[in-house]
Amino acid sequence: MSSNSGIQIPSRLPLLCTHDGVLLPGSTMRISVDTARNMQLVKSRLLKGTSLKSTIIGVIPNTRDPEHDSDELPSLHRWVCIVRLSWAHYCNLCFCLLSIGTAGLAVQVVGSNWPKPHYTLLITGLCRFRVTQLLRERPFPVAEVEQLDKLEQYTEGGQADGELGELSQRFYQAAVQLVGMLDMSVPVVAKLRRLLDSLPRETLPDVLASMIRTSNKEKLQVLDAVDLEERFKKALPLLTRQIEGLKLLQKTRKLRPDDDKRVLAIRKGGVFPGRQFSLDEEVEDEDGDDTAMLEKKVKAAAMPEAALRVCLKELKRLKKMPQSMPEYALTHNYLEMMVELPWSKSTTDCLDIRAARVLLDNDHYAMEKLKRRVLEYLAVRQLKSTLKGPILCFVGPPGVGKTSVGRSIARTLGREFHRIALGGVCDQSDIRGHRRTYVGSMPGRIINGLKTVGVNNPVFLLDEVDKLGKSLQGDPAAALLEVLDPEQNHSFTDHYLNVPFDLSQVLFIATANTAATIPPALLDRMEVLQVPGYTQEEKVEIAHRHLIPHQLEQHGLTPQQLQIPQDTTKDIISKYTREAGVRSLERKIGAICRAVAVKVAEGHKVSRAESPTEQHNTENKEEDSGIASPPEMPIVIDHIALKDILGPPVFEMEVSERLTLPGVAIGLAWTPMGGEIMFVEASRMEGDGQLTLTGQLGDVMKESAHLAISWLRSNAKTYLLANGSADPLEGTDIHLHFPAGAVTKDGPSAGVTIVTCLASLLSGRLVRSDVAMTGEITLRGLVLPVGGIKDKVLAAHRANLKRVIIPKRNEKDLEEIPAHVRADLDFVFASTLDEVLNAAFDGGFPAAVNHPQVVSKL
Ligand SMILES: Nc1ncnc2c1ncn2[C@@H]1O[C@H](COP(=O)(O)OP(=O)(O)OP(=O)(O)O)[C@@H](O)[C@H]1O
Repeated sequence: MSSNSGIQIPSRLPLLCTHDGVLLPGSTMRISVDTARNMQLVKSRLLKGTSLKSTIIGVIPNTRDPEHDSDELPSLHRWVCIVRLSWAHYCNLCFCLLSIGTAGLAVQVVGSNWPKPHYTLLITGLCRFRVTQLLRERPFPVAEVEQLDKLEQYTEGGQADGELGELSQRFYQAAVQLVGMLDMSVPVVAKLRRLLDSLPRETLPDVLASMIRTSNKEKLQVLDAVDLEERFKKALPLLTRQIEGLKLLQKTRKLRPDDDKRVLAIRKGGVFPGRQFSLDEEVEDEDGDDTAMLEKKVKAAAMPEAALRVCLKELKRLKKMPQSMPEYALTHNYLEMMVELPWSKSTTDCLDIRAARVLLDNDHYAMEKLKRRVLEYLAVRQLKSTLKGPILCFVGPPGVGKTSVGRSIARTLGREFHRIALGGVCDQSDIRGHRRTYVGSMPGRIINGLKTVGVNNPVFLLDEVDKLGKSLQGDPAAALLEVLDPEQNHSFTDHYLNVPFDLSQVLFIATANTAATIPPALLDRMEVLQVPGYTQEEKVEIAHRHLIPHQLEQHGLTPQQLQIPQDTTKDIISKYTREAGVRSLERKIGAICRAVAVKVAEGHKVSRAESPTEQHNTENKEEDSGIASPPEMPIVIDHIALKDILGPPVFEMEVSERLTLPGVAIGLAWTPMGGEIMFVEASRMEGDGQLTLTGQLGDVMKESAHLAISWLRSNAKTYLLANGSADPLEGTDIHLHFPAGAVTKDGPSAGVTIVTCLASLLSGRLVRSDVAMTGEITLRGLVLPVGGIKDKVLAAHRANLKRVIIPKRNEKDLEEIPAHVRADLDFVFASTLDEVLNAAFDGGFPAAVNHPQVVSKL
């Protein structure tokens, strides 16, 4: 400890009594401080002190060895306990306190309040000391101490001679041997070796005793050994014990590879006597076979030049690698992937437009516009096979057949079909793959899809592109840009493959529920085809042409067993489903099929029981068990049977019921699920002109409400809404509510509905119960056009409403609506709010000028 030789510890030291172990000079230890006295010591001495001296404290170990617990205290300590009464008193306080301690330098103090207030000290031991007198006990003990390690005496005289010299030499050699047994490749061990040479010999017992596996009792003995020779004697057996332990450990470790070798030897010579068999050779052979096979596959894969070069390079590396190397498996998997990809394998298109039309018509009822566009697309492909055509994107509510049209397109072309669900994908490596440097890396969904279908010209359906997410792992939509750009996708590079793959032959079709959430750059690369919801008549046709036959087949039934008349289908559509598509309808038909399947199966059982051999028992059995006779076939589902199977109707047409009070109007809303009717309710109460809005409204909708109120206030006199006063809101609060409060609503198209609803409330007149409306309003009372007219009109038709008020500039949108729906509805095209109000109330909503003026005559 030549470095410490100059250190003179203060004669008075604060004492830290610790249970954490034994601090030896030359070692560093972490001590947890949580007792009141020790905490006080840390606070007032370590945290407040500013000099180096204030960071030196006396550490007194108060530790018992849990394994070799003994009450026996070191003699020195006992002696001090007897001689110094006040110290003995403190000993009682602190359990079995030792009088010899280590002066230590507090290098670090860390405080924490969890789980209880405590400090953690990092202390480096400097030298031994002995307590000569306890000066005070509170708030923390301070003692007069005597420094015991006079290290200069050893170092000054150079190499110690005699027994001490010999002992220190033996100790040093043992220490070198111990370090030599450790794995020198570990940097810490190499550092330790250097440290051992640089440390003065006399410090070795303390340093090594704190490093090797020793009990606290043994460490205490080393600490108590004030005499250096005695210290060497105490520490040397501990070191030797450690060396022996390590030797034993190494021996047991060596045993296993020996065993392996022995097994090998037996197998080589004994098991296959007739043949000079070498296991190593066999492994090499297998290895060689494997790589040779791979090489053959690589050459047969007909991949482009760049990919082939990469594969051959990887193959070369693979041949040199031992199989046990983790990289072997990685490279092997990579090569397997490369050879499995359809670099030049494709199917031949068998496109016949007439057949395609028939097939599309057979698979899907209605959807005329979509089918027409798809046929155009296919026709152009037939004429120009290298068409770098637009990517079609079908946008519409769920269950309207977007995915199934995609599947039909693949069938008409005679191509493989693969669906990639993009909903919730928020990591761009999902599309582009992970780089091979990552553990568990794999290619993205595009390349994986190609591997699955095994050809390079499939139809890929990118389902739910509007539900792509974004996260810290990058934007998957950005990765899709390259995939979907016909100018770029001939050299699409997946991170895993790291070589370009030509995607130009792949036919991409995307689907989405709304175009609003598709990233603009992605939307720009696609041709959006709207797929609107179905009318009730269309649904009935779809049910009878496709859904019912499909469900019958799924449930093992035949039309001779189950019949669902058109009226029942209409009931299912109007009373048990409320959707733009046909998915719920299909589920309900499935439920009916299940119920009938039970009946049919029961009938089978009964008729089998009625076989001639058992006939005599049947009657009794039937009476006993109460089994009904087999139902008459076919089972026809009428209204009563429908109620039995599906329960009471889920949706009742409550339109007229809800319009029995003034202050209610029906609006038309567009959602990604299709069009819907929406009731707007208003009520008034005494107050000071406040407007309350509820129903989770967005900012635009709230503004529409304020616009509506402002227009009504400014036109109150014209429409006689003010009830004599100047302002209809005077002394009145108004509450506007949009039911289905859990659903967020936004957009300007409810403007006309809010005006109508408030006009009804303020005038006390009922709005016509068969009228629905949509349109944006301005402060001047104009009605502006809105979107989603087709879905909204279909929703009004579904709800059996008769009149629909829409903005005049939306008149052109009616072309898209089926003729029979148009015929059922009375359309009012409004360009001002005056026209809206006149159409919404029975007998119109006349302005004041039309009313007879009362002229007072005096
Ligand atoms: N016009 C139609 N003719 C025949 N069957 C149809 C028609 N439209 C939808 N279907 C049937 O409805 C079911 C649902 O269709 P599909 O899965 O294609 O809906 P989707 O529009 O893709 O819905 P999502 O947006 O939820 O993916 C399918 O079984 C499909 O066959």
